[in-house]
Amino acid sequence: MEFDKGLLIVLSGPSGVGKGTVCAALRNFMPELVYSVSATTRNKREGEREGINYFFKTKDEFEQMIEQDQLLEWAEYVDNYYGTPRGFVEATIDQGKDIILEIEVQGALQVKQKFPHGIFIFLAPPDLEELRNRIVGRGTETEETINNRMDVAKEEIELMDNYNYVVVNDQVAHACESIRAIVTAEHLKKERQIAKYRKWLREV
Ligand SMILES: Nc1ncnc2c1ncn2[C@@H]1O[C@H](COP(=O)(O)OP(=O)(O)OP(=O)(O)O)[C@@H](O)[C@H]1O
Ligand SMILES: Nc1nc2c(ncn2[C@@H]2O[C@H](COP(=O)(O)O)[C@@H](O)[C@H]2O)c(=O)[nH]1
Repeated sequence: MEFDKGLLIVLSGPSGVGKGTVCAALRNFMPELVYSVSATTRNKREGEREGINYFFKTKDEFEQMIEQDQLLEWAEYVDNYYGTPRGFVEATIDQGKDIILEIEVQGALQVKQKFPHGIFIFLAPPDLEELRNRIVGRGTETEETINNRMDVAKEEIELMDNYNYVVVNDQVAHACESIRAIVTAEHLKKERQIAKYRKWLREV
């Protein structure tokens, strides 16, 4: 654990569970957090903006980012690439600020290899029927993509044990409160460790 660094928080979970919705609500609820913006090769959805929702890349541009080691993690998800720009994350935590990454499960597991002291939160749906209803209700996917995303979701839920915390997204406000409680508890834990270490230094 590096005492003067910020916390790296990963919010992950299946497509449609509400990661984006919860993250958007957290921006008001926890304005002190820095939000990582991912790169992707998928097409821009209506209303999405470059550099705000994603950095939209061609496949060639994305592959160049991989080759140049510019990504902390990346994954191919339902026929598109998604990845977290490394420099921004590292600079933010080096400045002592907490950063949150909203990413899918393969990417979260890669981050865990590199940052084992990160805080990994799995956002879970109340049940699979509600998950499907949410993806369908969002109206952004074709029937085929919905089925693909549901198949991936079932595999992702199996990997829940790799996370430090599971938050059920029954209501967005509840999920935000739980995430704030987790971050507060992690800060207290870190402060206690620092105090214990300083006490030990004085005594040796
Ligand atoms: N707690 C909730 N109760 C009911 N509906 C919700 C809740 N959270 C999110 N939703 C709805 O579920 C749909 C999917 O949410 P969202 O796009 O945030 O999911 P996501 O996990 O970010 O998906 P993806 O991984 O595909 O980007 C949206 O229509 C959103 O309004
Ligand atoms: N591994 C990563 N996954 C990411 C990243 N940014 C977003 N995502 C996840 O991809 C899916 C699909 O997103 P959508 O915007 O097309 O619906 C979803 O689970 C996101 O959380 C990333 O940088 N790395």
